[in-house]
Amino acid sequence: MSITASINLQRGSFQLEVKLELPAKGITALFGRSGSGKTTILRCIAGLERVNSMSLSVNGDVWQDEQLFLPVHQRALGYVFQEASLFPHLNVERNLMFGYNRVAKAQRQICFTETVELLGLSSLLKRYPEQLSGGQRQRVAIARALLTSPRLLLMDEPMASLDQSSKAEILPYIERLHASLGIPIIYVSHAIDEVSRLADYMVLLEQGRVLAQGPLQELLTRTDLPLAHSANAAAVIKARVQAHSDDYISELQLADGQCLSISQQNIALGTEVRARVLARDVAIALAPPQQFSVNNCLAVTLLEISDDPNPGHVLLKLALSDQVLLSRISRRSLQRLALQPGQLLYALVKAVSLDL
Ligand SMILES: Nc1ncnc2c1ncn2[C@@H]1O[C@H](COP(=O)(O)OP(=O)(O)OP(=O)(O)O)[C@@H](O)[C@H]1O
Repeated sequence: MSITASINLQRGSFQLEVKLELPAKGITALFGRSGSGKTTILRCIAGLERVNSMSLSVNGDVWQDEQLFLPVHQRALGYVFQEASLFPHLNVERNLMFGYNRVAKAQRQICFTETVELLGLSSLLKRYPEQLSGGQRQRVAIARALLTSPRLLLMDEPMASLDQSSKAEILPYIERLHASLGIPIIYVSHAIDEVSRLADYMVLLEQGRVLAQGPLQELLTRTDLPLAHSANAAAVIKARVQAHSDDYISELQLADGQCLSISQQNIALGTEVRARVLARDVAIALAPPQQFSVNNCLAVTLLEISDDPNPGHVLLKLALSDQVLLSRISRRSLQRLALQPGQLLYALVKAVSLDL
């Protein structure tokens, strides 16, 4: 099952021409610079734009094609905007009930109490929007959208108007939607750290065109795309929390049995997590170094060496079992170590430089 869309639209001098084939589960990020067309795509999917040439089907159901145009209210979707647009005269509970009551009982697929718990709203139900922080308001907006039992949830930079601490507060709730709900989410963002943390799949947009679409980990590390060559280029490594040690280090287990040590995290053992590893934080050795402060020394295979925008730097693509790591090193080191694709190497990563 998938979500497929083909959109052709002209607005002033801006032309949007995209074909999307998205998985009907998990979080898909629409990622691109300001003005690349992300919001316009969401609006088209929601039926808010009249487009001359567009088709859209969600899990095999046609919502739009040459003959058919389902109006917004007939598209089973939830929409969360940058700013939560809650009714100021209704308390949280009644704001939520507003979404919930819009759906006939027989069609409700989402339980009120579970949604309230999922988004941590139990203690806020009697409060009015003006008594909530920005992050809390957004959690209410997300819950309200979910309570309409959508088949698709659209989120347009839901954290853009939040400060750093509110972002940190709301992120785990959005992450949880993943595991707890079967509803696919299309998530617009231009923040790569946010996308790396949340998305499973990514559409890379540039000036109204799709530059690439595919699984997040693959697109982040494709050396023919700009992400891998940006200053903050990073790979996402999936691992499971295996142990918390007394010396404030948490051990993450990778699929091949190797371990990644990171600064201690307050996460339950067994949880699957993502570590974001910046290319510039990964050093290379031909053999495991001795008497060295770096905690992580991972056995990897060199897949590819490519030029980087800085002529003094090169980018190495490394296989870490079935995942990929990036390392940015100096051209001088590349020559000094005489690195060649296929070589077995050791990737050195400081525990303190790893982010979850
Ligand atoms: N009605 C319109 N008339 C003319 N131009 C438009 C119209 N609507 C959108 N555009 C243009 O389309 C382009 C894409 O806009 P859109 O809001 O989709 O981009 P975006 O990637 O979501 O950007 P941002 O990250 O800044 O929200 C922009 O250049 C915008 O100015």
